[in-house]
Amino acid sequence: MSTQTSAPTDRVPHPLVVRTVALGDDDLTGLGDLAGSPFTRGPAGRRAADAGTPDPADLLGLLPADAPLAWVRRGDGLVAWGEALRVEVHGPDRFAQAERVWQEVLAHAIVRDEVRLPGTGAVAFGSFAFDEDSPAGGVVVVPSVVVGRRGGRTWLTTLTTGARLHGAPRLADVVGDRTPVHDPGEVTSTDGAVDAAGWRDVVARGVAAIRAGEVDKVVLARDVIARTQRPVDVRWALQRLADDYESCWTFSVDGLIGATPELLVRSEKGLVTSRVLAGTIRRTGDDAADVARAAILAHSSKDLEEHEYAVSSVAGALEPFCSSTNVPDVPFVLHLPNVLHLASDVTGVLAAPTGEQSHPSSLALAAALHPTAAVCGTPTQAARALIRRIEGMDRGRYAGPVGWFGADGDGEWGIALRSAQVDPDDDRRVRLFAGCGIVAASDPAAELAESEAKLIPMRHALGRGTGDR
Ligand SMILES: C=C(O[C@H]1C=CC=C(C(=O)O)[C@@H]1O)C(=O)O
Repeated sequence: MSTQTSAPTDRVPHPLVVRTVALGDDDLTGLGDLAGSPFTRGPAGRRAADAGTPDPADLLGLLPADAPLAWVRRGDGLVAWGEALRVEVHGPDRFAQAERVWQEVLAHAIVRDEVRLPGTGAVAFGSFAFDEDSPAGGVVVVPSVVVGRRGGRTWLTTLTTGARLHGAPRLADVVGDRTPVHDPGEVTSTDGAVDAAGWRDVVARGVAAIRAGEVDKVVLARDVIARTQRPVDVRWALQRLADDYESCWTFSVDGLIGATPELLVRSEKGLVTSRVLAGTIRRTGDDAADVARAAILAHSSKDLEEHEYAVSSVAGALEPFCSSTNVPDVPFVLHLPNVLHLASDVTGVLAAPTGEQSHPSSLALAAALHPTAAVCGTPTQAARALIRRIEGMDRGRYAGPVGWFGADGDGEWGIALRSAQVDPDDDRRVRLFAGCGIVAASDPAAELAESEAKLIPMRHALGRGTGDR
């Protein structure tokens, strides 16, 4: 069942009936017999050696071609499909609207959860626009089937709007027909809203605004358009992203796909974590040279300044919700196949704000944190206004929160970086995005090169070859 509404709380169907059961290896390996199981047809030929042997660790291999949902890292996470409920939200209030709908659904939910881990029981996926005025708004999808894995335990959740609790679900019954994963064929790329030379000018205007004192830092982004020969099979891209960027969170929600290295917020049993990134250097492909570049990055005053703004914005936004926070004094260098980033893991212990009984949900925290200085700038309002004035495009849901949350409000929200939006009206057209933090010392040509490096993961994910990562 599917519901779309801009006045969400009126039309939520209920009750939602939720059942979570544990899965054993037998449940998963049994799927190898299914005709057309993508388990045996991993993309890019990388699983060719396993042909015929389903890989029980491969959550992504369970996904259908149609509207797959995913939040996966190092083999753990959630994959889901089907729509028990879908709600679209808009405007500055979009996070609160989503939260209200979810609470209303939960108020009428019948839940039997035999596993009781984060991500079991009722869960919803969401993705929200960067800008409150964007027509992209936001979407919350309550899937009809979820398969999750964490620390070696695997589970299946079914969610229906049927009136009563049903028997224990079996994975083989809900997996349905699976078409083989297919590659997108030839991919051509064209300029997005602003071409490369034009974007250098945008960055130069950003630097001028900083030097004029309008902002301290601004994050400017660009898009490029990829055209594929065949309709995009999102599973193809997801599998390649998860294989190549295993320290990132590979996600798919409503046509927005990517592998983000940046965790906006994870909230679990009263503990909150945020992985803040800002400050980047390209990799060369030569390990020894990259070690030297990591040292350069760790000591670059321009990148450390850029990073400090991002950390302060996250620490400042979390503080009102926490009894204590831990903010590392110095960042570490996160190595990705395409770039090196300055990174800081900020943590906190949640506390109920004064006058309230419970601490905020992960989505409410994401709303409070968004937009951080890693994707907007400092000060926030002035940077947002500058982005609107000079960037020349609508970011859509790029650089907005993407992730999932559960019935207790716990969940994980990434920042939708290194991402792409499949055009809902044309499944051979994909918008790829990348952005860069700009400070007074930024050089437009270097930022353009950095944005190209950040586009590599999605370009490669859509391609067929092994090429650059
Ligand atoms: C805005 C993006 O990156 C942000 C996150 C990490 C590092 C960044 C940087 O070094 O510029 C950006 O602030 C993007 O990848 O699209």
